[in-house]
Amino acid sequence: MIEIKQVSKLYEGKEAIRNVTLAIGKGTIFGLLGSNGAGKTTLLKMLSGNLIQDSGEVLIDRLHVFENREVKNRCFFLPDTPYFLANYTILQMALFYSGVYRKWNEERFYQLQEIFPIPLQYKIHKLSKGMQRQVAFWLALATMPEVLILDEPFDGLDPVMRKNVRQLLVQDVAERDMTILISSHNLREIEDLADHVGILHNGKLVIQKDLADLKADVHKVQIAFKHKIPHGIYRGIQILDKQRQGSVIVCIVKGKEPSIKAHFNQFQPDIFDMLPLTLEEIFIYEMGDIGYVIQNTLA
Ligand SMILES: Nc1ncnc2c1ncn2[C@@H]1O[C@H](COP(=O)(O)OP(=O)(O)OP(=O)(O)O)[C@@H](O)[C@H]1O
Repeated sequence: MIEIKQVSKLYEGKEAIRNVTLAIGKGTIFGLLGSNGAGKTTLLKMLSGNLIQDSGEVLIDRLHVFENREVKNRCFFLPDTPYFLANYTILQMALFYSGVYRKWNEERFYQLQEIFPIPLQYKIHKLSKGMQRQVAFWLALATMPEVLILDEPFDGLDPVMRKNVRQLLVQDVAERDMTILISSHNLREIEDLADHVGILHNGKLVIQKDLADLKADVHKVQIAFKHKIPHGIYRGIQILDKQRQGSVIVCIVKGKEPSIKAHFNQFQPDIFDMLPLTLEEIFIYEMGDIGYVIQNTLA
């Protein structure tokens, strides 16, 4: 169980993380979203025990994380630029990790070679960016972490490798209850993987929700009227965006499906449709709702 309690972090007097509270249960895949500079990396670094918060508590299984060897041994942090020891080959790096991580699994390391077919004697720094990323996942998964912290992890991986890695991650969550905290700007990837999401904005956690609940809370509505648009159709509901496409009005509406249906049906539209939103659309509209550059294109 990961607990972040009223955590704040300042850089040069400026708050990068503001009073964030978050609990993530074991076996959860938590997707951390946010605009550039929102504080995602800062939060992940504190959670991996590499950066100390200025106030609040960061706990894994009730133990403080910062510089706590015992806790850090059960976690693996894969930063946005993977780090390897200078000039090391894959095998040398594996040997190094086997001495550091108590749960290092030699058999799994060799099994994973089927997925990551890179010769063990290759020097890691000479590999391409995507291949280095593969090595990082390969080594990370062989340490059998209880908590895997991933910062923009799919950068540089080709589509086939992305799928392979996604499968490996889901398998570890299903089989041994691994917890994953993943930050990414690739919302499709998060949508495929995560069961919970949080959105950071200006250092504040503005949303944290079960992904299914989040999707059940925002809808795309298409309506059309033969004649004039009745007065008051936008009153009493929370519209995040509205656009006109010919005679059809497309609205993004916050709220539960039955109440949105009931609201529009009282105006007897000639066309009425409700469509699901992707996570990417939800993110854009939620961010718009909190004032992050989005324009309402209908006067
Ligand atoms: N070492 C540092 N010194 C000073 N300020 C920093 C430092 N690291 C980050 N910041 C600032 O803290 C804020 C949050 O940065 P952070 O890297 O956590 O954001 P992020 O959400 O990961 O961004 P991105 O999506 O662009 O990678 C930014 O305003 C950034 O400029």
